[in-house]
Amino acid sequence: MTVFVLGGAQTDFARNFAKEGGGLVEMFEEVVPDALVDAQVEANDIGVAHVANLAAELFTGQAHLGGLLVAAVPDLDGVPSARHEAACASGGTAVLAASADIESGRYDVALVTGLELMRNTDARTAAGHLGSAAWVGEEAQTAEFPWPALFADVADAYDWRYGLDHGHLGLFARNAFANAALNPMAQARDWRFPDGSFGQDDRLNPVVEGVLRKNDCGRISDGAAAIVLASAGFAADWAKRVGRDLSDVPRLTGFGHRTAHLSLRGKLDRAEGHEYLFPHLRGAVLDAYWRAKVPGAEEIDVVELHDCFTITALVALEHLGAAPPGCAGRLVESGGIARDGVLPVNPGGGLLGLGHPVGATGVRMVHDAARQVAGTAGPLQIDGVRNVLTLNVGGSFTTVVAMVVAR
Ligand SMILES: CC(=O)SCCNC(=O)CCNC(=O)[C@H](O)C(C)(C)COP(=O)(O)OP(=O)(O)OC[C@H]1O[C@@H](n2cnc3c(N)ncnc32)[C@H](O)[C@@H]1OP(=O)(O)O
Repeated sequence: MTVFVLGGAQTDFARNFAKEGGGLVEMFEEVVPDALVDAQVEANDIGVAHVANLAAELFTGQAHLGGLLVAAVPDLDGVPSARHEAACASGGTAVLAASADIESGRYDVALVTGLELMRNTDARTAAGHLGSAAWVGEEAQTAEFPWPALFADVADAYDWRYGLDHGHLGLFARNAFANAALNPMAQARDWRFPDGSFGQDDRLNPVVEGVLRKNDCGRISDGAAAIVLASAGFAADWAKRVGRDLSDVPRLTGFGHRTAHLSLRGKLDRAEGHEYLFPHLRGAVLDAYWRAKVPGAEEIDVVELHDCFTITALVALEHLGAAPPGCAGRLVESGGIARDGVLPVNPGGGLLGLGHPVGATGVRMVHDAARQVAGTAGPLQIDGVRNVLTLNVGGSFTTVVAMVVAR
């Protein structure tokens, strides 16, 4: 697999678009031109567009986002465009569809944009809308916050298998918010955390659902991200035109994509007796490594991890091979995931600190991964990055998309 990432953009995830009098159109109007400028391409270079979004109908009443994209960016008039929905992995699946378009030779240049407007309502209503991606009527029925409740169940399942120390969840969150403080686009860049904010003091870090407390949770965010993908042929001409060395241009070199039973119970039942809590997640990561010809986590320099909750991150770290099953907490405790650790995780703050406008997340991950390998990540840059693994998760690890971005 070789699909070049020419450039991209994201909106400031600290913004509240509804409060500013804007919405989905304003997000498209901003992020798409920014991505085209960053990628040094024109709208008429774009052969196809893919849009990622979970729940625009519920938050705004608006469907048919491919058409809305063209309404917002008239220069894309006539470009074939469609929307992808796979819960919080919508972005990952949109990137995959665009990559397939390029690999098949059908199009040379694809725009992928993801967006979610979520802050136009209160957190409870927003959480309820997001819950539409669980198995409605079958799980989390009495939960006020469906995803915090289901991931608290993941934490319980993890605890039952291996034992869970809440201190490790707190340490993961502390690192995420410290990274976010460096990121000028992060939702939580200016947030303050008095001593005890990551512990079990109910005043400083109240319980949201089960064992998960507020600072264990990704929040309700508004935002959009966009990237421009290209074939090897287009990228070679492009590199000459813009004066870049093609060997330094980031590319997608491998992917893994698996979908398992919609309900958490269904997945946990099928994993009984297996080495991993979510065997299909392990399978998706191994597929990505195999396709990218990467032997394993030891050759990954940075991870863009779907830390929608702290427990999600611990589970994901084990499945990507950064720590044996049950041992991610020790990796976090040793500082291994810090900017100067053995495997820096989410240098931009991740979903916890940078924000999680659901449809945008999988696209934003590839954008940030590409910036790391291109050496253009500014204050977030980690030295000498060659391979980044992105791991985008939809639902309770139902749809998982892993990608290797390399140079
Ligand atoms: C696979 C998946 O990805 S599933 C994940 C899907 N996502 C979810 O389910 C979202 C889960 N999160 C939630 O439901 C909610 O964010 C909750 C329940 C965790 C918290 O909700 P709330 O208590 O309403 O919000 P919170 O305290 O975070 O924010 C309230 C305000 O305080 C601000 N704030 C929060 N923490 C801080 C801080 N440490 N310092 C300064 N300001 C802060 C926020 O910016 C927000 O400001 P606003 O009113 O201007 O928007």
